[in-house]
Amino acid sequence: MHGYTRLVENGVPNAVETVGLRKVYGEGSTAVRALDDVSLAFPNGEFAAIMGPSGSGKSTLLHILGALDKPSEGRVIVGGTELSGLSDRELTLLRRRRMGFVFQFFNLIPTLSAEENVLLPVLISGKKPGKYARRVDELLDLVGLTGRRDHRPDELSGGEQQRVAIARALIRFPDIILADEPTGNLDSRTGAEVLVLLKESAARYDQTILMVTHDPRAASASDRAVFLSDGRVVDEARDPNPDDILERIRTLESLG
Ligand SMILES: Nc1ncnc2c1ncn2[C@@H]1O[C@H](COP(=O)(O)OP(=O)(O)OP(=O)(O)O)[C@@H](O)[C@H]1O
Repeated sequence: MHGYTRLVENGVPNAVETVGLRKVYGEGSTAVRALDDVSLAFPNGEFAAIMGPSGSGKSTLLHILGALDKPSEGRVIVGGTELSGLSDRELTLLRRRRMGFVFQFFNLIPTLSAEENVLLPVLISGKKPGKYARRVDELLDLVGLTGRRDHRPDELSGGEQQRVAIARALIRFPDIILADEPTGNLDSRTGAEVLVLLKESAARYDQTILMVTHDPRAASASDRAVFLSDGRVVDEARDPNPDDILERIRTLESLG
C-alpha cells in the first residue's frame, strides 16, 4: 500500500515503524528464518537498544530498518513513508538524506584524512563541501579530533577511528542514527564516551538512535532495550539498568 502512514498520539509519525516483518534467508530445508513477525515502533527522539543472543536477528533487523536490505514480508515505515513503495534510487536518497550509519568495522577510506572521511557523505551526494566547513569543525570538536583532522585512519587509534565514523554519520544531520555494536571494539572508557557523543547529538538535533549491542552497559544508556530471540521480539525494558539487562539476557540464553 502506498502512502501508508500511522500516527502516534501527538500526530507525528514514528521515526521508524515495522509491521509483521519477516526475513527468510535461503530456501527449502536450508532456509533460515532470521526475523519472524516483528512489529515495532520507534518514536522520534528515542534511543533504542536492540539486544539478543548471537544469531537472534539483530543485524538483519538493523539492516532492514536502515533500508539496506528488504524484508521477505511485512512493512517498514520511515517517518510515515512506506519503504516498499520506493524504487532503489529513492531508497538510496532516503538513506543519504535521513540516515547516518555507525558500524563496528569503521569503513573509513584509508587514503583519506579524518576530515575528508567525515565529509565523504557530502561529497557522495554531490553537495559543495565548502558549505559544510563549519559543520566539519563543529563535529571534529564534538568528537575531540580537531588536532587529528589531517591524520589518515592508520594513524588513528581504534577509538579515534570510531569517533571519525560517528562524525561522518552525523555530518548531514540525519533523523535516524543506526549503530551496529558502536562500542564493540573499544575499551570501556572510550565506549562510554562514544555513547555520550551519540546521545548529545541526538538530544541536540532531535535524532532517533537505533543501536545493536551485546553490551549491557551500552544498552543501559538507551531509553528502551528490545530483546530478540530466534527472530522474534520476546522482551522489552524501559530505562534499563545493566543488572536488569544481564538478568534478561541470562533468562533468554537459558531458554535458548
Ligand atoms: N546473508 C545471509 N544468508 C544466510 N543466512 C543469514 C544471512 N545473514 C544472516 N543469516 C542468518 O540469519 C540469522 C540471524 O542473523 P543476524 O546476523 O541478524 O543475527 P545477530 O543477532 O545480529 O547475530 P550476532 O550477534 O552473532 O551478530 C542467523 O541464523 C544467521 O546465520
